[in-house]
Amino acid sequence: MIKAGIIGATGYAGGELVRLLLNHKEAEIAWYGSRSYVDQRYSSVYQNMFQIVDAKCLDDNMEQLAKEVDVIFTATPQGLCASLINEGILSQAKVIDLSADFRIKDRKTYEQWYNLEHKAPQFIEEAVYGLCEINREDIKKARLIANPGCYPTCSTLSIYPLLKEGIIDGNTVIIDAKSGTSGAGRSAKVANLYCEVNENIKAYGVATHRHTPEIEEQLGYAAGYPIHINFTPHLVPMNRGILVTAYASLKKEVTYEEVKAIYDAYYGKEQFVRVLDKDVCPETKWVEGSNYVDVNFKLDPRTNRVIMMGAMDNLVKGAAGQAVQNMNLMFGFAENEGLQGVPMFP
Ligand SMILES: NC(=O)C1=CN([C@@H]2O[C@H](COP(=O)(O)OP(=O)(O)OC[C@H]3O[C@@H](n4cnc5c(N)ncnc54)[C@H](OP(=O)(O)O)[C@@H]3O)[C@@H](O)[C@H]2O)C=CC1
Ligand SMILES: CC(=O)N[C@@H](CCC(=O)OP(=O)(O)O)C(=O)O
Repeated sequence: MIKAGIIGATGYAGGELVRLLLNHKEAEIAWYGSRSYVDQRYSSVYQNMFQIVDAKCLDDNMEQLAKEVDVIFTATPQGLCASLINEGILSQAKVIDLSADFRIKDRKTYEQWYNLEHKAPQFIEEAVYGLCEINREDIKKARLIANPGCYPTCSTLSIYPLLKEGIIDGNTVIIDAKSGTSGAGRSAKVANLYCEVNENIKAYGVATHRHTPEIEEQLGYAAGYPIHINFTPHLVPMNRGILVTAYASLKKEVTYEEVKAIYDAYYGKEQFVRVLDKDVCPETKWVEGSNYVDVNFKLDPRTNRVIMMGAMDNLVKGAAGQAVQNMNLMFGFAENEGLQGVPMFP
């Protein structure tokens, strides 16, 4: 049994980590980290944990935490993990960072898009981008994982096989994505108030969203050449879920069967990526609460384009579930331990 500590356990992503780790046979939570609720019972922050979690919240002392646990999750705002981490910590515990601090290999790109100075650039090269289905072998050996962003996970998994196989032109990719409001975290923001979100749908971060360079970097690795995309996220009135609809021009004539065979070759053996049957479009409801990503595609010979689609739960495969999947790989546990929950419906 390993011990896990969560810095940011009181946020939405941290709360989801708690929910998943409580059902994990090989890990126990030894540290419920918080900034605002130190010394208060965790279950007073999240009443769903009443009589399930007795522990009180602790501070964000990562050095102390590293002495007490085997793995540290940082589910905290951008910049915090980089400002706390050091070699001493990494030599004692493995770190899985749910923020973007170590996702982008080019420091200047990170600093520009996040408007932050990177406080631990010496670990950027070492960090492994924790997209499990793509980087599994590197993850197993890693000390520091950059857990991928929610939109980048769904977008990359939806598009990756066709780019890698040279079926599409990477520089024609357009990603239209939608997210539930839990994607924005638990802190109060006017744009996320009930009256602003309910019965509404709105684009945000148009042509400027910070996930753009992360997606471009990952798609660039698949394509083997630099990629520039259009990425437009939308906020929709639901709690959880991300839906990606991506468009790209085909580089050659292909049949449904050929493209389906490509997706099956990449994901046929993956438990958490489900390639849906012909003409079935992914829906957020079919993956809610689970670590699944549902993907599918449709060829449009009229425009010579392919439409690639993906749906997943932003808090599970988009954050905490993928973080647990990474932990499982790093510690040699069954990859699906703690992640076998079936999607809830309705
Ligand atoms: N929500 C999502 O769907 C996804 C989130 N992520 C990433 O996960 C991280 C957390 O996001 P999310 O859970 O949504 O955010 P929340 O705003 O819901 O939670 C933030 C957490 O960080 C803690 N925190 C804030 N500042 C500090 C600090 N200075 N020191 C210690 N703890 C601090 C908060 O503590 P307290 O509450 O006690 O103040 C809280 O527990 C972010 O980097 C986000 O980008 C990644 C993928 C998806
Ligand atoms: C709906 C919403 O606001 N979503 C967040 C993205 C989710 C997130 O937390 O960002 P990371 O995946 O980079 O950690 C946003 O657009 O900023």
